[in-house]
Amino acid sequence: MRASQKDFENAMNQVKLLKKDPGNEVKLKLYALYKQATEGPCNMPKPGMLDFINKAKWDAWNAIGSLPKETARKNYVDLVSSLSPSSESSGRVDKEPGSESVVITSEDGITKIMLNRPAQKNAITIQMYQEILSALEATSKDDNSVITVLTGNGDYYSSGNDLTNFTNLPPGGIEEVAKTGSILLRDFVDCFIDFPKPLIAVVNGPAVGIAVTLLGLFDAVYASDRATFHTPFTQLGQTAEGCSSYTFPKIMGPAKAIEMLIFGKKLTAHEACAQGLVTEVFPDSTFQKEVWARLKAYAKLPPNAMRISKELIRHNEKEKLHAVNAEESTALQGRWLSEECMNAIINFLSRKSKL
Ligand SMILES: CCCCC/C=C/C(=O)SCCNC(=O)CCNC(=O)[C@H](O)C(C)(C)COP(=O)(O)OP(=O)(O)OC[C@H]1O[C@@H](n2cnc3c(N)ncnc32)[C@H](O)[C@@H]1OP(=O)(O)O
Repeated sequence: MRASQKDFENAMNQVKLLKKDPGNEVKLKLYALYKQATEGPCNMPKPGMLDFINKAKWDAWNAIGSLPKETARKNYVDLVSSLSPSSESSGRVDKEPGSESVVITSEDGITKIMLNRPAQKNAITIQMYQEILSALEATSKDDNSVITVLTGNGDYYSSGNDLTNFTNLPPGGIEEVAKTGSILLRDFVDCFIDFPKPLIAVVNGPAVGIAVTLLGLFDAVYASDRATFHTPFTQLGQTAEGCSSYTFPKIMGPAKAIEMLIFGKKLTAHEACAQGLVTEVFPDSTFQKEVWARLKAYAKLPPNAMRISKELIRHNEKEKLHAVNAEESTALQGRWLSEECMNAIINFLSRKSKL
């Protein structure tokens, strides 16, 4: 059946009423179909490499080729109707629990920092880095907090850095984004290096990028057998961070570290445990129950003894780790300006590639 001009206009109004963000992929499809329906095949000059958002839009429109205006109009109406408020309320679209992207709770001497963007696989935004950093600083000074846990809500632990972090260009352009990103990364990782109390990762599902590399700075890593560990830095035109260029070879030996950090080999939870990156793996069905029971028991141990032992174990390495962090952050600043990295981010945003 054809879609009339009236149907098309109604659909355009319905888009504005959507309660839930339909996500970048759908928004690009809507944009492309709208342009095709109103203007026909893509007739704009291709935007430059650094113009991420317009380039992704151009790619989406151009990909439609010579689809007739009529068909584009119908496809637009059908797509909007599949996203309409009635389908949202019928339960077809999952609603995210909570609205905060980082949820911090304290109970029984345990401070829990939970990444809470399950629909985005807990990808870490700039604001989330800042919130985690502030939470670590606060809990390090809180006498009631004995151990600190980082975990994720939903099926992922974290898909790492949010790849849209670098797409909103300020007046200083991509150079400014790379510079501020590098400073943020350095401050963020420094905070993990200096954290004085037991720091535990409860890895509830797959982990990617910085969510994996930081594990080398934790005191214990408990993983569900559903978790995987993936550092696809080369595929992203990027380089290792989180001190992993030092901690990973130390933990698992250079040969295994290189497979992960240079070639992007993804490890299962059991493989990561065998390599020494993970402390213990639990069946997913009993993961939360077993891990939290254990953490509650650990949080009853004498806090000062634990803190002093951690200092004894870690202090010889601190200076080295800070130097490594500084080097890695500088290297990444350069990488973020490279064509290899920009292409990888554009490909992800236009969904030509997935890990
Ligand atoms: C300033 C400090 C910088 C520190 C440097 C850190 C570097 C890193 O961490 S590098 C690693 C970066 N991460 C990635 O490259 C992962 C990219 N994501 C994926 O490849 C996939 O999304 C997946 C394998 C993690 C999951 O695939 P799938 O199960 O098929 O789910 P979707 O792809 O449909 O994802 C759902 C939804 O979430 C969005 N999303 C997931 N991960 C990210 C991310 N890292 N950045 C931005 N957005 C992400 C994804 O786009 C989907 O969104 P919608 O399309 O809007 O629904």
